[in-house]
Amino acid sequence: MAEATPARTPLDRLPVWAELGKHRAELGDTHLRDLFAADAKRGETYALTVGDLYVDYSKHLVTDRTLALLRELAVATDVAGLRDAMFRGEKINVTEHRAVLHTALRAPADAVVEVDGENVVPKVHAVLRKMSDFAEQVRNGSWTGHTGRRIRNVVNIGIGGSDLGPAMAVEVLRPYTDRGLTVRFVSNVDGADLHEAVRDLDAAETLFIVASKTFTTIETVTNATSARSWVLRQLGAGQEAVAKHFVALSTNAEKVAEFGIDTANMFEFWDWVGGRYSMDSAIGLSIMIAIGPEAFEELLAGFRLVDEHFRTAPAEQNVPLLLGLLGVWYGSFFDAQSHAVLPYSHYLSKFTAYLQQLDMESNGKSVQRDGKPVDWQTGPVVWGTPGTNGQHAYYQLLHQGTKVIPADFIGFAEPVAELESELAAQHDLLMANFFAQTQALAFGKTPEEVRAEGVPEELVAPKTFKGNHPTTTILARALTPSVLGQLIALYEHKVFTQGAVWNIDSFDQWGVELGKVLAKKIEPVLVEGKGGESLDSSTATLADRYRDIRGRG
Ligand SMILES: O=P(O)(O)OC[C@H]1O[C@H](O)[C@H](O)[C@@H](O)[C@@H]1O
Repeated sequence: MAEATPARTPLDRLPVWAELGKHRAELGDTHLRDLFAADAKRGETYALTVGDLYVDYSKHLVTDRTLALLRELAVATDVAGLRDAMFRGEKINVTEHRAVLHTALRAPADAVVEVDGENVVPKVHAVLRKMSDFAEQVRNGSWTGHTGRRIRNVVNIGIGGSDLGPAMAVEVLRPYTDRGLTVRFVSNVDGADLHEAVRDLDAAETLFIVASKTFTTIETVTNATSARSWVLRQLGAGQEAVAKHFVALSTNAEKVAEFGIDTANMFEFWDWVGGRYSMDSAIGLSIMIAIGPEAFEELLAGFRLVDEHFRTAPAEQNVPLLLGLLGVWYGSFFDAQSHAVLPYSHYLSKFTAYLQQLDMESNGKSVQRDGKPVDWQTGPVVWGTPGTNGQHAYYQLLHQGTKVIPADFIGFAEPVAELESELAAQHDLLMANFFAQTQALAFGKTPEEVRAEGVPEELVAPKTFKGNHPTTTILARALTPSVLGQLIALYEHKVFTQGAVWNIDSFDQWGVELGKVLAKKIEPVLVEGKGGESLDSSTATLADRYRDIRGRG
């Protein structure tokens, strides 16, 4: 571990941390109204561009001094050093002693990225070619099921990183998908998930993609086993039918073979790809089948573009760096506990759920890279749903609640091309809401403005909007595969930046283990009534009640 955990001054003992604290106190109640009044060009100058993304950060509670101090903080915590170590393939995932190389998944074919002295880029491209051949066969009907019928349905079985990315991307890129194919995702061990996914499908035309990095995840193995029984039952066939209806995406060939999937039908990836960073590895096969290899390449190009930007852009222009530092600023100096991501595109309905794993599983940590406890805030609760729906539900709290909730607003200038004209015309209304919300959040409405409307005095307070709620606006021309790749990479590197500043390992996830172990112990209690005495009284009583209800008492 030695190479990745040099002794370093704790974050809260860095001189620049104290400076930031002092600066925060000096800012006091400075309002965004004041900051905008003091600088007529703030809206233009506090903005950056990366690829197709225009990023307005003017509605943040920051001044030039804040930004300079935050950049100093990035230097003092050596964000760039860790970033370069990541891109070089060093084992920066210290607790698992692994390289972190999702960036190699989208590296150009002639790039050289070494892990333990081996260039991994040729392997990446070999798998991409294999995926591409397979995706084409499914799309053009030459891959047929056991009975000779072409595949019309694809069901991805996976969970966490083996589900959220592909499920999100297939939804986001729906207009780019082959509409003749039904692509569904099953993740939950609740049998209802698989039931609903297959109940109207014909097994003869259905391909299951079993996606699991480890191939030991109980939910996925359980659902895949049930799916296999379903196929064989429906087709009245034996094991020989499995080869035509099941493929696997995994790092674990042995377990794949054990399950009964021919490893010729396995698409490989590697331990240096974290689950939540894996959608552009073999895990993206369902995306590639849905949108085709060319559009998948555009998606990768979008990732690549932001990788290059993060790696090379100077700090003043580095968008993921800036967004990461802003999150640190709010978490530690404004006590912000959560971060909202509010996309103004219906196609991005699963985007925030995807970011929840990316951000919260990466940065939901409370020990530093050397195991010492952190004495500062780490990752926020990430949440949000597409606008305008949220406006009619929880935005009340954003506007008038007591909490500091920085929010990202993501919108697109153009509606998707396939909308008929009347629906496309609705886009201006969508985007008017998009712009109005960040304006309202920033500037609010003063009691004087409320009074001037003739509002009776007793209603002035409830109708006042304090404003001063920080937001980032991300605006792009259109939601294309490349833009999706750009957006995801932007958040990946934002999360990276924060983990680097906080000195935590953003690439492990030990916090999910305990629940898995306990579930294994509790299952026999529920089924056989054995072992209940080892449980705490609450869990034991709940288990008894469950058994009673199920008639097992
Ligand atoms: O891809 P798998 O090995 O099946 O893992 C699926 C998921 O489950 C784990 O418990 C982890 O918390 C996730 O990071 C991972 O993405």
